[in-house]
Amino acid sequence: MPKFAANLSMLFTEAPFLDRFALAREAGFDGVEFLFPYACEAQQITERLRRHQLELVLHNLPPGDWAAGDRGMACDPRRVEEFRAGVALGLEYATELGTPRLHCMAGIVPPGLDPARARDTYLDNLRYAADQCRPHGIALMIEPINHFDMPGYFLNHSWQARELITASGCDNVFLQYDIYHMQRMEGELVNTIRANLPLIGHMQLADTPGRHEPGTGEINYRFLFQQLDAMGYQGWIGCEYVPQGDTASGLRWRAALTA
Ligand SMILES: O=C(O)[C@@H](O)C(=O)CO
Ligand SMILES: [Mg+2]
Repeated sequence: MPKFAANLSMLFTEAPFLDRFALAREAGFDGVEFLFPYACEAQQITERLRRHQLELVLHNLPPGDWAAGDRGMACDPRRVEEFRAGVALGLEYATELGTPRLHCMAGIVPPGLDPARARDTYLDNLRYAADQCRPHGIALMIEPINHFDMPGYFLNHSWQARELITASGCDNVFLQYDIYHMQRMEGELVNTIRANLPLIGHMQLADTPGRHEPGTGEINYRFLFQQLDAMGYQGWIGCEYVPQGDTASGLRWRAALTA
């Protein structure tokens, strides 16, 4: 059975952020992830992780001004300094929290920017961030995101991520394969996961339409979980979905789809 981590930015939002760790433990999770820890002191989060004996599996580098529409900035040549400052802050948190994986968001392509320049900037920034992460044993994730939810986002396809990882030449850059985004962009889930398995450093899930619990949409999760086991995927799968009702009752899918 796959190892599921609770995404605390999406699950248990009935409670304030720091209280979600206890709820994840009560619901039987051993691992958690979240998008951004930066509104809290790192030490407050470490205390919750220890108190509830939870493994932190992933968080993101700072995304810029999320409320203003930023979704990272790694492809933007005008914001390289800001990107580097974000890497420093992300690493400050990651080293305190013991985060093994950091997701580096690509960003929305600025209007009028030549796509080749966006790609070169993203690659340079990835190499910089990967070099900063390496001494700490931290892996850098890149995640293709569907263009319906995030119009203009630079990275939308698994083949694009694969090409960038190869071009980066870095041994600590991996694919964050989010099943929800990839179903919306590509389908062909099992074959794509199998073909990219050595590059996949983390997975996430939700069903579609709606980005709700597995079993609420078109993805055959029972089959997919069996296939992941059969192909030997040993990593975490972050539960990154919008619960249809309350989080705890929505979690019945785990027993129903993995039995
Ligand atoms: O899938 C997502 O949306 C997230 O994994 C993320 O990192 C950015 O929103
Ligand atoms: Mg995701």
